[in-house]
Amino acid sequence: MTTHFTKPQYIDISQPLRPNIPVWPGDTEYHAQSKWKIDEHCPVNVSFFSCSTHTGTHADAPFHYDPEGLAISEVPVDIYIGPCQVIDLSNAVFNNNSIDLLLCQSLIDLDKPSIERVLFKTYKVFPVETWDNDFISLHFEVIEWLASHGCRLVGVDSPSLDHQASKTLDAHNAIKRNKMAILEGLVFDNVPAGEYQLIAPPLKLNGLDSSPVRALLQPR
Ligand SMILES: Nc1ccccc1C(=O)C[C@H](N)C(=O)O
Ligand SMILES: [Zn+2]
Ligand SMILES: [Zn+2]
Repeated sequence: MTTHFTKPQYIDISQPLRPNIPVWPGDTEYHAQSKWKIDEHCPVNVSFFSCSTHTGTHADAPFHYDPEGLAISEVPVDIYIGPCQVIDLSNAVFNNNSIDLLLCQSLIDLDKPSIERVLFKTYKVFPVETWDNDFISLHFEVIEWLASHGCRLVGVDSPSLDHQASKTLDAHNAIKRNKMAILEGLVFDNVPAGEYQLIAPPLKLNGLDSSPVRALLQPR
């Protein structure tokens, strides 16, 4: 019998949520436990879990950086689904640990619908088991430039757009000014640069500042 290994239709660019997943220093650790277990009296397994809204691969809501901002349940979901470009900077030499315009301008195709969603790959291999205090940030000049060319969403494999010690959140504030959306904690191992269909809707978490997402890419 011949088995046909069909090429996977979707590429999973999400971190698995699990105990001991690295989280932002001082933030809530992921926790899960069983509530009911299958046995002679109970037909089902049911668990519950708790975690920071910014655990793993997630979508920040405007409410995260703006007290008047929309909660994640209020952000139009269409922004997280549609054509995107993956920009591979895993071999780049960064100035100040930041993705600046000089570094990425020539790699981004402005004239395609995929300009609407731009995702940046900075790791050759994603640090699945360890927290990287020196993750690469996204310079706000890139966000302003992308917004001026019709970009509506930026995504990174770092845990934040701004560097870990930032207090001014220049990148998040550029997102706020341009009413854009954010994905953080994406995983691009073995994902080549190029155009894809992005599917990464957040959970409809009323009133909250972020949501984990199951982010997928569909090769075009
Ligand atoms: N969990 C946190 C706790 C405190 C401060 C920031 C965070 C973050 O996770 C950063 C967030 N992903 C951000 O991009 O703003
Ligand atoms: Zn976040
Ligand atoms: Zn963020």
